Amino acid sequence: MLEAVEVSKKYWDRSSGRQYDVLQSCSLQIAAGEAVGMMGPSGCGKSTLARVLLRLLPTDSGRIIFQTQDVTQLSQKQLKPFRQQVQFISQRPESFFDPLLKLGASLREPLQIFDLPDSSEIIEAALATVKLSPALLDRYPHQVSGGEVQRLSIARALLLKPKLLILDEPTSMLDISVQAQILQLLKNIRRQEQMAFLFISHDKAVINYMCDRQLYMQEGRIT
Ligand SMILES: Nc1ncnc2c1ncn2[C@@H]1O[C@H](COP(=O)(O)OP(=O)(O)OP(=O)(O)O)[C@@H](O)[C@H]1O
Repeated sequence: MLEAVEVSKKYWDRSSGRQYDVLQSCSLQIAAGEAVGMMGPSGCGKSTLARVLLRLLPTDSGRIIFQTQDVTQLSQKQLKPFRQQVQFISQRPESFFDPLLKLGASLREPLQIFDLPDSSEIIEAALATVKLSPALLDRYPHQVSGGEVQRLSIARALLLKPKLLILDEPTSMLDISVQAQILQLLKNIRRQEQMAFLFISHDKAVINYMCDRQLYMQEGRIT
């Protein structure tokens, strides 16, 4: 379903004025419906790899293949089907929501962008999946809790019927009891929707609970 072939990336180090390797020949494969965990120490490049796989950051070399199509160099217009089918759940879900828009309007936005059916029933069904009340639709992002905003970002992703979720430490900002609820929710959704996951976490117990297999990253390499 998603394959990275020898993906490499450098960042500029402003203090030394030099480039340094953040991803070095990273290759991985995620099959349809499979949950793959990605672990590794802080700063080893996991979030960068997630953003490169999502085509949010360009690669320096290597290829990203989604469902047999090479998406590495596709234009934003050509990427539209990919943008619908591969969704991102971040450790900072509030960044998905415009602080000036009510949450209902923010949830509708992607449906309009992707020309998908948009109705109150569809939005309320997505909210029910993540166990949230429709009353939240009338609020602004600062008027909900951290756990609720993460549930809303999951609902936002689910509305697009993705085939793959890339989750970057999705519960690291939440307290333990809310973490457990969100993990359980994600596990149930994955089973129901038969989605694939790339699940990034530094927590081995979380990866063991959520994933079929795990990869390890160290200093920009998948080992
Ligand atoms: N835009 C950027 N420009 C330059 N360096 C960056 C940039 N983003 C991240 N880095 C650096 O690249 C390295 C990898 O960062 P990245 O966020 O991918 O690691 P990570 O494994 O996800 O870390 P964590 O587990 O702490 O989130 C780090 O040294 C980080 O400081």
